Amino acid sequence: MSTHPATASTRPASEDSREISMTGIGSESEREIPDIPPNPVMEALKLNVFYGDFHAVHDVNLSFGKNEITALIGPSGCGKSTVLRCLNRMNDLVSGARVEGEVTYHGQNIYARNVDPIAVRTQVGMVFQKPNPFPKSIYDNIAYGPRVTGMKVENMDDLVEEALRAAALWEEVKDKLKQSAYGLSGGQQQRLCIARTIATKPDVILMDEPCSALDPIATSRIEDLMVGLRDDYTIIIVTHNMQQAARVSDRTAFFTARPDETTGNRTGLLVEFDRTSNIFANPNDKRTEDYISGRFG
Ligand SMILES: Nc1ncnc2c1ncn2[C@@H]1O[C@H](COP(=O)(O)OP(=O)(O)OP(=O)(O)O)[C@@H](O)[C@H]1O
Repeated sequence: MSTHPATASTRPASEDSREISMTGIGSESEREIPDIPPNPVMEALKLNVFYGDFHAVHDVNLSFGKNEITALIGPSGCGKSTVLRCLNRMNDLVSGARVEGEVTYHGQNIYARNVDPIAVRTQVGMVFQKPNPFPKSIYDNIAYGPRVTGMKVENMDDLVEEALRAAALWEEVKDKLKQSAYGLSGGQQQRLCIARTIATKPDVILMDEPCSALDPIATSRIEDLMVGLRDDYTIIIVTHNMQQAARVSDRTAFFTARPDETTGNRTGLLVEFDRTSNIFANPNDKRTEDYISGRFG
């Protein structure tokens, strides 16, 4: 079991495919993935999360390499979204949530007393499951973040265009920037939300099931976008869609939930963290194999 990158497997990917087709693993086939995440931008160290008395996540160690896409997968309730929300302190906004352990950003613990959570969220942006544009124009959706964070912007028009281009939306909206964002399709709204996140120039983008509300064509566009954005950002995605994890991610973390014998409460834990090709073709842990082959979860 490799629950920490330091112990990540170095085995070559097996050629036999289980339910997930290895031909779908585009990310790694195009480039070398080092054994251990290079220049980790973020790390979770002995991360434990509680909601009141409920122990939701137990002792998670993860490392997120620069310009990599990491997928968090596992059955419902295993704590994927909880872990993701810890990475930019979104759990601070959940009443009763308590975080133990450390989450580092370039080596600095983001839960240290002197750290401003708003500053964390500027560096570590988030895209949610359901597209959630503001009730504003397309232009103002993008300009909003830079304005409220007081970012120094020489030319807002240029920044809006740059963000929309980066999110592969510019060509579709350049003639209607002043129109309401609500007039866009679901897939366009999600790309707008990605553009809105990019506009404040984060380092890391967290995505919590960003395609679950989208049709297959819109999903495919977002997946292409993620792979394109990887050159400039570190991306961490929660997905229920294993094909999606296999298609876009460089590394995958598989979580499960372990029921407490007395209370029956199910605490999430990390089972295995490895290159995506290893997780899907040659997992170390039987629980991973059972999950990805559809025998469990
Ligand atoms: N705000 C909250 N208050 C109390 N418990 C919560 C809260 N949010 C999540 N939980 C619980 O924490 C556990 C982990 O939830 P989480 O949403 O992180 O899991 P998940 O793996 O992302 O699930 P899913 O795939 O269904 O979205 C679950 O038992 C859930 O019920």
